[in-house]
Amino acid sequence: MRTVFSYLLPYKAVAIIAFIFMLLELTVELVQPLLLARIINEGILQDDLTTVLIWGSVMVGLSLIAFVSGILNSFYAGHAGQSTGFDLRNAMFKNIQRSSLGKLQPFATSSLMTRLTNDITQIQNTIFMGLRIMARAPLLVIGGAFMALLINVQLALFLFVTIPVLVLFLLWILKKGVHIFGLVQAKVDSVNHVVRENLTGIRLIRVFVRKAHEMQRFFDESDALKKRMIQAFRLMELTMPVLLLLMNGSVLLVLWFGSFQIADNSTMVGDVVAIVNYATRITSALGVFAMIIMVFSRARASALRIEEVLLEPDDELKESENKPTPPQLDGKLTFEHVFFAYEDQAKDALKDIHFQVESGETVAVLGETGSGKTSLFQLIPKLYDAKSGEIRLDGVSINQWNIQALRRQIGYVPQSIRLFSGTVRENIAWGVPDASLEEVIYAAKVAQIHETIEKLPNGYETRVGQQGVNLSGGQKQRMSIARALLRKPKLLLLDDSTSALDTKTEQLFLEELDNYSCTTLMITQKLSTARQADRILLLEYGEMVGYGSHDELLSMSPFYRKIYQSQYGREA
Ligand SMILES: Nc1ncnc2c1ncn2[C@@H]1O[C@H](COP(=O)(O)OP(=O)(O)OP(=O)(O)O)[C@@H](O)[C@H]1O
Repeated sequence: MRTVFSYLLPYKAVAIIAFIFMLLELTVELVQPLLLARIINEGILQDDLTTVLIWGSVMVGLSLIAFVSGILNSFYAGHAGQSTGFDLRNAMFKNIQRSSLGKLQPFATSSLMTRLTNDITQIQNTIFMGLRIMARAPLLVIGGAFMALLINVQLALFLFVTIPVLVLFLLWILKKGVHIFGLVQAKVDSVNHVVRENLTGIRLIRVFVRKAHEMQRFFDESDALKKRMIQAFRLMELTMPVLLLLMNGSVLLVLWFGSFQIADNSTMVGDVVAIVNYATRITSALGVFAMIIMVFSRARASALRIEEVLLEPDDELKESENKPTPPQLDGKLTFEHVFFAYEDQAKDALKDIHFQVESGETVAVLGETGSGKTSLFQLIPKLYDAKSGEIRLDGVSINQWNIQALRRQIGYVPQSIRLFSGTVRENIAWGVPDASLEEVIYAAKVAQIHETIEKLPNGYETRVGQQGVNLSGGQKQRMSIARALLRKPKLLLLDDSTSALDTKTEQLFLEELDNYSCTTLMITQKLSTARQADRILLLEYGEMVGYGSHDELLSMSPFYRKIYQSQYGREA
């Protein structure tokens, strides 16, 4: 909680101004019953119209002040809440961007999205409510009780007995509320998770005719959220009747004893009316508590969830910022007995990987699905860190360099292609925003996508992604390759990036790539592609089971021969 609310500190001055206006509004509210007593006792009961008019005008004047104070309080409270939320959201987003994939692994994407939006909104609302009514309610209770005491000690005692009971009851509600609202937020996550999966996989769902199943899944999650919300609201709904019951009981007692005191002239009607007035105001203030508790419980649950993501960036990443920038690399890559395991997995995804790629060479990485090909690629730009062993570029461990600078010299085309909303040109130049059109076109030509782009309605200025044209899987792949090539990488990593290209286009691309002076590692399932590489790296169950040219492997590796036979037939 503390970490989240420390983000309010820069807006201390705004919060204090909001608080002062709230105090002004509260003071007027506390003084009003006193004035009412005066109007009754000194004006109405004495038939003195002038006194009624004077104090009546004062009451109206004070009400106006309270009205203006209320508006100004809302204005400043809103400003403090929104600004704090804005800073929190930015900090969270920055931390997510700076965290290693390993650290983010425990969080589902949908959960991160809920935390960035819904949870932040809860905090914004809490700060607003806090400065608007949260502090006002307890102050009104204390102030109201104190003023009642000033008017008539004996009658005020009835309130003093009731208030502590009510406060204890509300604390119990608070404890339960924090727990239940924590569960509500977790359910919001689950619903978002299903929605996200369904929206991203909408085509698959239709093709596999899984609509009914997915609707049921959504219904179940949504129903579970509804039930949790109902449970939470039931708890809150319990508060008001209990409050009213106890407070009305004490008002009845005030009126009953008050009538005796009026009869024996030990008090005046106006005083009894004022105390009843304070009792009603205290009840409504305590009623506001119920709402506050709801907001606070949700905010507490949200704050905990936000704090989980306000992770300190990895020490290694932080350290890397002070490390030197690598010089222009030649692209010689060495893996020295590298072991790697995902954070939450006991089993190693890569075991004792040991090989070297000379600068400018092309190596094809071959292996069954799940054999660790992508994992191996992800270690090179340090998306994940090796458990042991060393990865070197030009003979220097990649850990020696500033990560950002190192990544700038690596071109990475991931397995799942992602285009961003924007034009074709912006998408290709995404990693080099100031690239000239000529450079973009050259990269597109090497990636064999230039002609396709030229045929688009606005050529390189055609919008893709949301509200733009749809591209085929192969076109997206080639755009993605062009994007990586534009950075003129010294090391190019292609994760199954030619899978959707037809043989002719793939061939043209590989020929163009030959003229490109960079070391290339390409994951491929096609032997026809792999055999054109200088060497082939064979992976099986995370282990390296072969490394050599096509001919070498054919004569030495039974595993390679098996793949060869399965793709080219027994005769071959
Ligand atoms: N983020 C992750 N967290 C935990 N385990 C993972 C993660 N990604 C992959 N794995 C596991 O690590 C192993 C290697 O996966 P990897 O993605 O590297 O295989 P791959 O050879 O690239 O497979 P494919 O050809 O299907 O893409 C698999 O057993 C996989 O289940």
